[in-house]
Amino acid sequence: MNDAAAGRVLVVDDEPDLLTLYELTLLREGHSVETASTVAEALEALTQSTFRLVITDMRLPDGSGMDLLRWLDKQRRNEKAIVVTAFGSAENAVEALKVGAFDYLTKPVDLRQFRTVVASAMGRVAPTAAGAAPSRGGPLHRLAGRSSGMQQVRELVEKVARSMAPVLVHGESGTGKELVARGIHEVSARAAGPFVAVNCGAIPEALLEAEFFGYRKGAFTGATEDREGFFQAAAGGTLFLDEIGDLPLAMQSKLLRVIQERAVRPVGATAEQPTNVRLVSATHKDLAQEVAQGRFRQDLFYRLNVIRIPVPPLRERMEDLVLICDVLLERIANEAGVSPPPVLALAARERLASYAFPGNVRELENLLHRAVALSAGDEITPQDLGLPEQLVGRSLLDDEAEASLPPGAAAAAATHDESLPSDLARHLDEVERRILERALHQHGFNRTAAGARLGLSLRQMRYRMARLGISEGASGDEAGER
Ligand SMILES: Nc1ncnc2c1ncn2[C@@H]1O[C@H](COP(=O)(O)OP(=O)(O)OP(=O)(O)O)[C@@H](O)[C@H]1O
Repeated sequence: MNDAAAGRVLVVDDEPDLLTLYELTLLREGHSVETASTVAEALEALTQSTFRLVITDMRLPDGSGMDLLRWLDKQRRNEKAIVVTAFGSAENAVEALKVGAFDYLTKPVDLRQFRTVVASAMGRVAPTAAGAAPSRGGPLHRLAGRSSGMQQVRELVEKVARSMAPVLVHGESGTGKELVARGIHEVSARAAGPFVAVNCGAIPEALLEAEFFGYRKGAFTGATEDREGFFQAAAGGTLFLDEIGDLPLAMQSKLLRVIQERAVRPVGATAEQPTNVRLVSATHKDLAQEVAQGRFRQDLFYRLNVIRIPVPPLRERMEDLVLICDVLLERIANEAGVSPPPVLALAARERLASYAFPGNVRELENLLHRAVALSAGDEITPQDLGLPEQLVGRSLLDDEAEASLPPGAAAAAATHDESLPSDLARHLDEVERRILERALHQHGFNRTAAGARLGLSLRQMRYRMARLGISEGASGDEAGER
């Protein structure tokens, strides 16, 4: 960033009154301002000097704010851009964010919001945003892997970190979605602010509104004092909504409203409070499919899915296995006070490489945890890994999917004449239920141990069991469970 550009703002609007209003507001905040009324004037100003920020109306007499955004993108200019869109034109806002706008404002522009958005655009420039190598120990370093899939993930993280655009991280359970969300936060200008992670599936429906938006004293029985919600806690930072596909429809409507209004109303409060959070959501579900089945609001999907980051399953990037193992072993050994970290024997690597990891990196992590605890010396042997012989070379899921089919179908599957389920979601639920039940049986109904075997945390086990209606009544000794 050119120092001369610090604080310089170009405002583009064809309405003289609005131009003056923006100009006065910006001057009062200590910025220097230049104005333009058309795309042509704006381009002339941009070719003559650089700015820190461009604020442009969407509709201009000789074109659109999108023309300016595309020009800035094509010229690889450093100016951040804020577009001002007409009320109710969500398409414009989403399109602008996709083309690289930092953020958008909706008419009539609320001046308090205007100042907040400008201040956040003026925040410090992300250190790795220009494509510099991720620092050792930094968030992107933690995201190990050189496969093309992981490189694409890292590139997208760096790209989106420069804007406020909502991001949807999509991938199977345990692939590293939360790590990606943290990466987005930590390389963004909001890094100094809070990162608040919320598992949408783990909160009882009746508490969702209070947890998300906070509440006022006396709002309901037990509300003995004012309490802030996730949106207030994440102010100035990033709110990570994990398992967004599990949010009930009623709550989806409330979340949509917050995104549109950029304000939340705590339960029991009369007034709304402006919000200043960057939203990153994650899901293992196919949300488009959820929309088609009426379980997820189309308009919310559209708002959250502005930038999509797919995280591939581990089995599709096995070339990353060794690197990920190194990072995980270093961390695990560090936490356990073991130095230097044990290394994987060649045979152990080969064993891991032939496993399909249905629980992805989380399963690998659990496996290595156990192996570090079991290994006698500084080398981890195939025996320390504890991978059952019959599972090597195929995933547990494959195994179970087959076992769950009726006898005739199982035989057909064995001859590779696989019958396709008519309701995939239900079929997969059934497969998952059987896997969970079997793991629980094998581990004396200890959910922590059964979860660890499947690469799941206790929280995830509880959630999945509740979702699939697996009774907890039979749970055995769980004194060690949190
Ligand atoms: N590329 C990677 N390099 C190193 N560690 C990783 C990588 N990906 C994931 N991990 C580790 O694997 C574990 C699981 O990752 P994370 O919780 O981010 O997955 P997730 O997709 O959010 O899981 P879930 O869907 O179950 O919530 C974490 O401990 C994380 O640090």
